[in-house]
Amino acid sequence: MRSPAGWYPLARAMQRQLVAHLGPTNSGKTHAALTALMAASSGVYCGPLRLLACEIADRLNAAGVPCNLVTGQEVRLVRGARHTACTVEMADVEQRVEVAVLDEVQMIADKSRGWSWTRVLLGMPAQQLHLCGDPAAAGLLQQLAGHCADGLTVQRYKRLSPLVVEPRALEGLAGVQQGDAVVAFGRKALHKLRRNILKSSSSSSSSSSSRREDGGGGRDWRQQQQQQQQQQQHSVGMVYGALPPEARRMQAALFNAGPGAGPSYSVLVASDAIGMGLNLNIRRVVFATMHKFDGQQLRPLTPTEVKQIAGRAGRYGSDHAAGYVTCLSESDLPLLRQSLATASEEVTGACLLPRYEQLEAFARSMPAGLPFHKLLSAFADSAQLSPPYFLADMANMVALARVLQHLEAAPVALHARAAAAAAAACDEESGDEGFCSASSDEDAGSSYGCTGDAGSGAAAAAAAAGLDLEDMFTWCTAPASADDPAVLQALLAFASLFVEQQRVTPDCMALPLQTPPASQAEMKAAEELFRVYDLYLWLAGRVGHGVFRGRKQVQRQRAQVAALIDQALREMGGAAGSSTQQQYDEMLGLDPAAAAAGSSWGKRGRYSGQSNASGRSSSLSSSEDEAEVACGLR
Ligand SMILES: Nc1ncnc2c1ncn2[C@@H]1O[C@H](COP(=O)(O)OP(=O)(O)OP(=O)(O)O)[C@@H](O)[C@H]1O
Repeated sequence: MRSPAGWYPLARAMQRQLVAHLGPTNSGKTHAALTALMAASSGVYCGPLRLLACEIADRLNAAGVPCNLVTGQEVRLVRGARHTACTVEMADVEQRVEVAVLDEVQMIADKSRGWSWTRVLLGMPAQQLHLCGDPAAAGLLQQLAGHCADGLTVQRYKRLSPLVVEPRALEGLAGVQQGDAVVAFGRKALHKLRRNILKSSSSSSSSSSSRREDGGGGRDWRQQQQQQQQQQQHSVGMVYGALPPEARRMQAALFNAGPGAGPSYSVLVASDAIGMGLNLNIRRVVFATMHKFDGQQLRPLTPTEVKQIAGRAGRYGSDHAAGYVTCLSESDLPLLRQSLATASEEVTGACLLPRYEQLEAFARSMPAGLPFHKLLSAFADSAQLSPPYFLADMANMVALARVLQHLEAAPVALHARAAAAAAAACDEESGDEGFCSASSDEDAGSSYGCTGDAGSGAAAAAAAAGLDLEDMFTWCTAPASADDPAVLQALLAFASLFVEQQRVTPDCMALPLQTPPASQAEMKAAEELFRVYDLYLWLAGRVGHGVFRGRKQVQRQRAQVAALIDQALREMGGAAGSSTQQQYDEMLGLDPAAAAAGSSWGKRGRYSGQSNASGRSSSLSSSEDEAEVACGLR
């Protein structure tokens, strides 16, 4: 794990020019980097969230620069594109480009996902690599540029519009105004906040107190709610991390629409998920709390978090020339003022994750038959790194490895499946659906059954031995949080089918959602279902041998869940009108016209950019939800 700059010979053979764009939120740094990207003959944008990658791909395509989209769950190829917008884990460090942009570069120090930023920074073979982020990362970038023997230019930026701290707190939800984003943490707290804002803005309060939203409210509850909302001053949208990104985007669009004809929201209730990836027309950010539960304890927000969230008010180019920020409670104002006045803590570390080859070499030096979770722990204990590099937190990988332990191959077969995999290659050519949305027909001859539907002969041979070392590496880096029981259960079910030589099909998951969630419990279940679909699509892009079938059906079901969640939020929040399936299909690139075939990129209908230098899949956590947990935003 020493000298990681040397892991990337392609980049080391180049004399790269690094350009750091450093400044606060809303200072125009991404705009400057994107201007260089668009002017280049080829390029790649690497961002922390699918929402951001989608936004950049849309922006480039709209500007006449054909741009592919690559995320953990989807690949949209555009004919003739020489530009790609991707989530950072998916960046292809084997492909030379003229300009690359690495956004939110301070996330390099994130203990879960930061290794992906380190990989792109050290390994991207770009003539120019633009690094956008917090000025707190300046020293570290200087150091890393030195390790790569690249030149570094630093450009500093100031906020484009003023951010004003209001002299007083609201002291009650009655003070909420149009254009406010009210910030809190945790889905329960956010839904409660939405209800209370609606209640406080209602001109008829008499019937509201007896209304129940949870439990058996059903359609009746929704009708009552709609009736009451007609008399309300505010309509309230929602943005939080557990929502599907597509639903967040639609909620943001309704908030940005402002008053006028058609459905819209006057107020947004949001978690720190608004801190990245959405262009929002917020006039004022109101902190309902300055504390968040970080999985272990309730702690005050850090200055960096406060600045990232507050900075969303008064976005340059929006309806508001200045942004305002305040708190719900007067007692929180001192912490708000202090946080905004405090410089962000310096970013000093760059996260690293071992490559598959390194883990495999380590396994050979260990006693045979060591379970994968013990191997990971032993690796973490003995890995030697030199500052500023530090080893990624592999706790989630270890937890997943424990869950999958009983499916691990017998020790003797640990490395025996490479031959079977090679034999399966020709099978993949003909039978695998591939990962790219421009791929040809799917599911020809597939039965969608999840029992008794054996895969191909090669797949059978490959899976017969159980999960080998390479499989374990892939399955344990899947976007499944060990704290998410529904997703964990799905991971285990999929892996069991794989080992039993069965195909994994849409039938293996819960029935598709048909109607909008009508209670908090149903909403939570819908969010979970969306994450299970995400996991399925992630694995379908990495586990070969034709094991995962029905990918397009799952994409459709996933879009449907997002649409129904959005519809439920509209009804709850008082914005009439529902998103159509077509809107979602277009957004997800399922419209055949939107998914143009024929790019030379991914010739076999399979994108290979998710591989790290070792050629192995290496995404530690790519779900939006996890991403936000990982980067301390939720
Ligand atoms: N020179 C410019 N001309 C037109 N619009 C600009 C210019 N610079 C920035 N903007 C717009 O201002 C807004 C903020 O810019 P940008 O996203 O680049 O800021 P940022 O510093 O990267 O902030 P964040 O990290 O919050 O995204 C964007 O909507 C962007 O399009």
